[in-house]
Amino acid sequence: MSDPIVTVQNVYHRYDQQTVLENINFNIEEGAFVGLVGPNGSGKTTLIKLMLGIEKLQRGNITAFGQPIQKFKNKGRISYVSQKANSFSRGFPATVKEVVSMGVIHNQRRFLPDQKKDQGLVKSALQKVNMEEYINRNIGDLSGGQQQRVFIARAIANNPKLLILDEPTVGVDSQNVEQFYDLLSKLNQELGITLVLVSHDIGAITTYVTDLLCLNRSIHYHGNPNEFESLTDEQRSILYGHQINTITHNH
Ligand SMILES: Nc1ncnc2c1ncn2[C@@H]1O[C@H](COP(=O)(O)OP(=O)(O)OP(=O)(O)O)[C@@H](O)[C@H]1O
Repeated sequence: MSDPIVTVQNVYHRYDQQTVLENINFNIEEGAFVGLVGPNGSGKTTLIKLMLGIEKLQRGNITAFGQPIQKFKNKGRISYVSQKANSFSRGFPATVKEVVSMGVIHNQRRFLPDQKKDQGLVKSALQKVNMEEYINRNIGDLSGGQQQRVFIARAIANNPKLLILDEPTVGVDSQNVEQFYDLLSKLNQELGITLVLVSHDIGAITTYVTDLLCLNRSIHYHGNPNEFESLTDEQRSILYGHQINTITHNH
């Protein structure tokens, strides 16, 4: 087995007097689809910011692709779609093509973009998220779900190895959420992109992810989502760190 893409060891984190992460330990293996779940304020965003090197590590160790996160040179290997990325208002003056191009130039940190190559990368990324026909449309004229697909295209334009998505279904209507998760499964299984999906919605993601991480300041559960599903609501609440009630879907 190859080395994990990310390792997190004994990580603690505080803001002012508040400890928000405590004794965090886990690895992310290549090809995994990790669901990171926990209630509001449980430390999910802080943890991924530490993994991205955006937030300064205070205590513990994190490596990405074998390098300490403090020294890690990303070179487009890790990509991130932040919370509320899909909130452009109607009339926002940028086309889908321009939005996806920003990802290409930004990640490669080039001074002189190679326009032909960039166009190829933009088109290919839009094809992967089934949005190529919208390439010349204004981003603000698309629905929340369509905008989110464009942001994923921007994030995968440079073929990252690891894609981290923070609450990507906020603003996506419920009819399109399932399709959206199917798209993420396709990116994971067909393109081999390792995924970390941050979500509140434990019920919705357990059928898609290969690893479940339940966080509430510390990690309460890390393992197979099927085993988590088979626990009682009470056991699951303890591991999730929050009240859980099973909802049965009758379709
Ligand atoms: N820059 C900051 N300065 C001070 N406190 C912060 C900062 N960022 C986050 N916090 C606090 O740290 C705790 C964890 O926040 P974080 O955003 O990591 O949680 P989360 O699980 O992502 O929450 P949500 O699901 O609501 O987005 C919260 O109590 C939050 O108010």
